[in-house]
Amino acid sequence: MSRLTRNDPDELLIGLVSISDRASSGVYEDQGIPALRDWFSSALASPWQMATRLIPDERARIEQALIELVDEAGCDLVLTTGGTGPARRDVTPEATLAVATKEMPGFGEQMRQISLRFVPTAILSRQVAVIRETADHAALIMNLPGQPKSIKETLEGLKDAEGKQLVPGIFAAVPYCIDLIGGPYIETHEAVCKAFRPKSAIRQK
Ligand SMILES: Nc1ncnc2c1ncn2[C@@H]1O[C@H](COP(=O)(O)OP(=O)(O)OP(=O)(O)O)[C@@H](O)[C@H]1O
Ligand SMILES: Nc1nc2c(c(=O)[nH]1)N[C@H]1C(S)=C(S)[C@@H](COP(=O)(O)O)O[C@H]1N2
Repeated sequence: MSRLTRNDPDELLIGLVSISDRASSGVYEDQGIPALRDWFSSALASPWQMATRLIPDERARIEQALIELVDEAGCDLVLTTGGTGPARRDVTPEATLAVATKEMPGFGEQMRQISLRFVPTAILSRQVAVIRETADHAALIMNLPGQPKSIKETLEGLKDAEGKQLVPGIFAAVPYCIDLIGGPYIETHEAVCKAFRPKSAIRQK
């Protein structure tokens, strides 16, 4: 695939990969990519564009999609959905670790903590996050569970009826992570997700 063109220095290039045997074979309609796209539309104040893939639970296909999105398309951030459980065909974490240059265990730990506030089966997700570094750039790759509602739950966290944040979502840490790996400066809509950066890293307007 060809390289995405960054139209603005702050534009975030996002790769979205939905991994599901049944959605990819047309048994049901994929809700993973639409849910991810909707969440980014609501959360990001910065410009962004995406490249997407819908593939079955096959390790080689997953690795190939991740490598293409990072190395060829030039994505800064890649999110997968599906294939993180214990079933025989769930191999997304293995494929993600196989293309990693660094592991980021905090994301997986925090995602399971958040998800436990929603479902007791959160511990069944083996989701991981990693950095893939190439000669000219780096990307953060994160696994989300396949259940479409888990996308908003893990990225955004848990809020009470008044909108007060009870558990921060993992996306709060993503903008600063992208800063640290040399990507664009991402800004979010605070009502959806308040990004945290150390004071010294906040860009002066
Ligand atoms: N891409 C998707 N689009 C819509 N719904 C999905 C998708 N992936 C998962 N789901 C829903 O979440 C449930 C749990 O997801 P899970 O990844 O365990 O599916 P699965 O049983 O492994 O099958 P498959 O790999 O074919 O999606 C599924 O039964 C389905 O209802
Ligand atoms: N936030 C959240 N996390 C969740 C879920 C969910 O509904 N919401 N489902 C769990 C279930 S039922 C499973 S089996 C694991 C793995 O799902 P996957 O194989 O679809 O990736 O994610 C878990 N994590």
